Amino acid sequence: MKILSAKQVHEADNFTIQKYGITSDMLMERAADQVFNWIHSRLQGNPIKIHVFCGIGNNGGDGLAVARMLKEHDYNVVVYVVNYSEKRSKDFLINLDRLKERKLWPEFIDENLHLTSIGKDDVVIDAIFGIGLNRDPEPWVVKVLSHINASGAFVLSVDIPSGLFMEQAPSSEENVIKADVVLSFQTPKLSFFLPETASYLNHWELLDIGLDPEFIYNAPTEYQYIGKPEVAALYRPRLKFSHKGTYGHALIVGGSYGKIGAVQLAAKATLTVGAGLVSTYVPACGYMPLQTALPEVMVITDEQNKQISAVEVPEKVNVICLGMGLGLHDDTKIALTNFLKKNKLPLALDADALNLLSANRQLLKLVPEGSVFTPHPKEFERLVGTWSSDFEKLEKAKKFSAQTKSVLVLKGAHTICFYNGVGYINSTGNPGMATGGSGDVLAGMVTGLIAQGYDVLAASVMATYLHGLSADIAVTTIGYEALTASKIIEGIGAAFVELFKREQPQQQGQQQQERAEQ
Ligand SMILES: NC(=O)C1=CN([C@@H]2O[C@H](COP(=O)(O)OP(=O)(O)OC[C@H]3O[C@@H](n4cnc5c(N)ncnc54)[C@H](OP(=O)(O)O)[C@@H]3O)[C@@H](O)[C@H]2O)[C@H](O)CC1
Ligand SMILES: [K+]
Repeated sequence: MKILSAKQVHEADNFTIQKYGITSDMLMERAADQVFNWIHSRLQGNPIKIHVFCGIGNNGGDGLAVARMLKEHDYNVVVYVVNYSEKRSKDFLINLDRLKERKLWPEFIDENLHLTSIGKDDVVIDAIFGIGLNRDPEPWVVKVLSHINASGAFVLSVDIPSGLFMEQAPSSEENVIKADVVLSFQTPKLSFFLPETASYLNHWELLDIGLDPEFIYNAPTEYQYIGKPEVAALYRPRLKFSHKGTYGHALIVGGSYGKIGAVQLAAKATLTVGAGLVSTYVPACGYMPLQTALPEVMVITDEQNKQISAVEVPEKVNVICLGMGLGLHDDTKIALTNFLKKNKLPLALDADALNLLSANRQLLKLVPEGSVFTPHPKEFERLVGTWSSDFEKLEKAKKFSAQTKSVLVLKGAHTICFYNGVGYINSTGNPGMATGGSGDVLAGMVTGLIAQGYDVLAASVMATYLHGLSADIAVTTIGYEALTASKIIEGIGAAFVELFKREQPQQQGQQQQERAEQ
């Protein structure tokens, strides 16, 4: 799903209005109707007090229209207009008149700040600023936002929490509403996915207001949100007359004394996503544990016992994963340098391979184009230096991917894969995955998909999604705390199966049951 910029949303509005011969106020009515239905289906006429805070633009217009619909259904509504500008939008004014026609008079809030108290059991609808926010709110408006935040009431934000920019960090925490739920129109907003700004909302849902799908399809976007339909479309079915050679041969290079398990996890994940053959290259101390734990995997050992001092690549290997448990020994640095000087195969670089590259930056030039880097934020910081906001981190990530002509898989609560100027934001995963070895599993999965012939971007996006999905399935039975990297590997099969599960139309199921009962 595409993530549009504020400018693109406005363009999509205009395009839709012209193509379907509707008015902008009809579009606002659709948006408000969806918000109202969401609330009404949950509150079912509950007389709880609802405070609707509106701005003076179209976000405010949405708020006024929702307030009118609530009033028509006899909800206990109080409406406020936060009068932060004289430039009221046309559709705001239309909806203000409609509200007054129904004898619902808003309280106007200005610098003098006469604020009505909000009970902690009340509901607040926040429609003060939407995606039109383009500067910090004035201090008195910040006081209104703080008043709402301090109330303890349930806060529902329309489109985006007021005070949150689409593509920029707020300059202060108090400038932004903290929303329990955001009902966002048509496209998720980039700021919902970044650690710094996602903290302003607990949960978001999308409401489809019918913007033209063709316009959205053709819009060139810098970010996409990756869900089941996008990943299912990448899947390459296995062929009936195929054999293990059809699905590639991956080599996992890594491990040092005490860290052979990292290679084991990666190799097992590589196999489990379907690579035809998997070999590992490890220090001699890794021979016994790997042969014992993974009978399907071939093991090649270094002449050193505790660390790798050279890299030997068996014939017909088509992708190499490098770095897990590798360590930073001088022998290993030399091994990596010599290897990179000869190597032409695509690489999946993780953990200590990234740390060695950060400490020896001249080696970065030797990484072949079309490789994959899988850093967590600390490893990424070592590679590119620090950043002042998450948005700057995104720019650095895009730049790094462009310079290396490779995929950058920037790990986090929403892992983002960057390639060719686009960031693909993952939708799966959970906090249980913050556990040792989970990154080794991801690097192995990426490698296993590349081995089978997925291109590097598809492999990275799909592996990231399945990795998170496997963990999401696992926690439904074992909870977050008991999730381990091994459990993520165990669930890869279930994640593949889930990818192709279709929702059963409920009606059909009901009809069948009724027939069976007759
Ligand atoms: N397709 C859709 O998604 C639809 C969304 N709708 C809703 O419309 C808003 C966006 O409405 P818009 O009028 O563009 O913007 P806002 O309501 O967010 O803001 C209104 C104006 O406020 C000014 N502004 C910006 N920042 C500040 C500030 N810090 N202090 C004071 N004023 C500020 C700015 O105008 P300026 O000319 O003064 O710069 C804004 O234009 C969207 O979020 C949805 O809720 C439609 O209802 C349906 C289609
Ligand atoms: K809002």
